[in-house]
Amino acid sequence: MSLDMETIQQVRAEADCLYTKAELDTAINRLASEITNELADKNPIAFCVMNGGLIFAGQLLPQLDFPLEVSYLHATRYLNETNGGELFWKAKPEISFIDRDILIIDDILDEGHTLSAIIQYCQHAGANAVYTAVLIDKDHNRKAIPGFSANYTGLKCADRFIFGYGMDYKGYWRNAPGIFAVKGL
Ligand SMILES: O=P(O)(O)OC[C@H]1O[C@H](OP(=O)(O)OP(=O)(O)O)[C@H](O)[C@@H]1O
Ligand code: HPA
Repeated sequence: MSLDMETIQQVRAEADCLYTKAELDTAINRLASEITNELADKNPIAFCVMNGGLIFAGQLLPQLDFPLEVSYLHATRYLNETNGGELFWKAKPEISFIDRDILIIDDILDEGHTLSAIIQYCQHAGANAVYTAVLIDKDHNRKAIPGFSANYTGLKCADRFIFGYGMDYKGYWRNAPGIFAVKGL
């Protein structure tokens, strides 16, 4: 379905703001301290999970002032829709994981299929340890693994479809300067 720009503007205008930019900045600063405390001497590789992890990784990484390498991977299962399907790897990592500590950076832990598949991938590829950081963890009981959570979680949110700070509504509003819930979803 192609969306007209009027609808896209309307979704933004009618959305509920769940977190402001200031609240997100504070959460990211806290995560940066926690991650620095635990990983500063581990020479990790930080992976941004494209596309959603882009904004969070972009704000977090400059606050991790210790030796690390940066790379990316792209695994997707929502394909511009509001319900997830099969996980599709658009770009697998090319860097060696053998005996390395890995930090996975993503925008949201929703049902957790994406993050758990990425963790498994890293473990099978020989990582020494895999750490995960997400900006938002959605509160519901549909997690792929009951009780699954990231090592570092910025904020929790209600069980609604959200956009902003990397997360899209049908491909749009990843650039929205806060986290917003779509009206009616
Ligand atoms: O916990 P889950 O239910 O698996 O969902 C979380 C994943 O969904 C989104 O990615 P998406 O598939 O939309 O890909 P994109 O980032 O390229 O838009 C998001 O960026 C996470 O990676
Ligand atoms: N919004 C945007 N992308 C997502 C969501 C969401 O609520 N859940 C998983 N990917």
